[in-house]
Amino acid sequence: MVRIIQQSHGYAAFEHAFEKAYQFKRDVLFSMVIPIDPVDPLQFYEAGYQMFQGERSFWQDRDGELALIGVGNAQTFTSNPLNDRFTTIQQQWSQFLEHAVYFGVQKIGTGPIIMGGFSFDPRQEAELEWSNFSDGYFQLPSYMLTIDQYGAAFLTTNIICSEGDHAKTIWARIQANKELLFTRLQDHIKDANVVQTIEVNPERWKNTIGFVVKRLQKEEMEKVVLARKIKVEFDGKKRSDTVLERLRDDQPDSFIFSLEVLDSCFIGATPERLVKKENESILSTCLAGSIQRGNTTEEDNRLGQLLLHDEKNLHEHQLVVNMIKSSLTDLCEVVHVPSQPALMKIRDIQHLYTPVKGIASKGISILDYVRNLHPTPALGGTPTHLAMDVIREEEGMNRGFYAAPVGWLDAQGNGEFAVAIRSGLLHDHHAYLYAGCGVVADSDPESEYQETTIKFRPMLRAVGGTIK
Ligand SMILES: C=C(O[C@@H]1C=C(C(=O)O)C=C[C@H]1O)C(=O)O
Repeated sequence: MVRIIQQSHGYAAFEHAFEKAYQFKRDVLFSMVIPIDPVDPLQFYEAGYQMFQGERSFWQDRDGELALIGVGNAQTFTSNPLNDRFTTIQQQWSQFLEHAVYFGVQKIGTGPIIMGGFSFDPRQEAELEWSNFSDGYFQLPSYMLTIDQYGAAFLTTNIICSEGDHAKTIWARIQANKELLFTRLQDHIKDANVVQTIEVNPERWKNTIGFVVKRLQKEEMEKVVLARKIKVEFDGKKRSDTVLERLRDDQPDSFIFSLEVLDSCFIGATPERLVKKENESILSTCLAGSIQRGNTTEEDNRLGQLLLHDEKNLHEHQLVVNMIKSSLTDLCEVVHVPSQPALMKIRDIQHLYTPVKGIASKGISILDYVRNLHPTPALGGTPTHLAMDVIREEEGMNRGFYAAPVGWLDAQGNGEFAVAIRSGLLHDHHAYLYAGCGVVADSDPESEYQETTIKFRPMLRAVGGTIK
């Protein structure tokens, strides 16, 4: 059972935040962190459904080092396509934190943290299903559960103190909500059923691959990543809770995430880290080049060896390594890249994988890395600007947040972003799932189609859809 937090804990600091709000005539953040008894992250997420539907977020890293679950929006941060969205979010966040008052435990992964992400391409034409999302969208949770690598749990409460508000009343409301939240930990979920699964224009997509391959053969560019979409229809609104549960059980080696915005939820289980920053240490990943898993250990090893020596895949992979190395070099004192890729094996597929490490230059935030890295040639192509034009012209859809950075950042510029592949959008009575693959001069449309079919599997299983 969760220990109920004492009502008086932190109240003096909270009053101090109010004094600052009056003194500076502006909103002041009060952020309080308290250790609590362990709670299952999904139970906490579900408990937030009744009170905070449309305002929840979930993050669990692939190393089991950190889970962050946010419920309720204390504040949202958005940016539009006209400005540099990474800088805009960073500036809004830094300004917002001025005069903030902190109380309780201080450690990475607790306290004021915003969770969210960016669209793949702000210049892509808008599509109705993504209308709730702006090109940069972050939430500061009212209540955030943190589970660290040892399984210890912490609850962060973020409250905005405004001039004119009454401290005692707000404090009482926050405490009451918190208690209500913890009494809902056993809430039961009723979920929608699948009506049908539709592959959106698969033949057109294969033709597009053939057409782009011809352009690649003329050496107009080296690589383009092209994605396609599957639409799953339900008899009601699909709950993100059940999708997360399935993803967590099936994909333990992936980043599991969700981001609710009003009645939409972007959700997925991606194996691909874009970048992690913990103080000065930087970690990024090159992930490109794919082959299916085998049915036996022998077959699986044989396929893995095939991939490790396949020229087409090694070339696709090397383009990603080159770009990530050069993007990080600009912002790091030192960068280390292994000379050869290894294999990353996940449930449905194996990839070529090169982890990249660095030491951050002084004064650089995780969002600076995100700006420099996105989109890597694992999701865009080479050269980037030409590949992005081809994606805009040929893909025939808006990727929204698919294949884009999703993650979290704290007040010190630490954080982690994954590349949101193996993902989908729950909106209205539908789920829109996305998968893509790197196309080079010797790509074959049918094999690329098969590769994307494999990449759809985790999300299809999680939402319950089926294709032939
Ligand atoms: C584009 C996707 O995956 C990316 C493309 C890969 C490839 O082309 O081999 C492998 C991993 C990812 O970087 C996706 O899963 O949708």
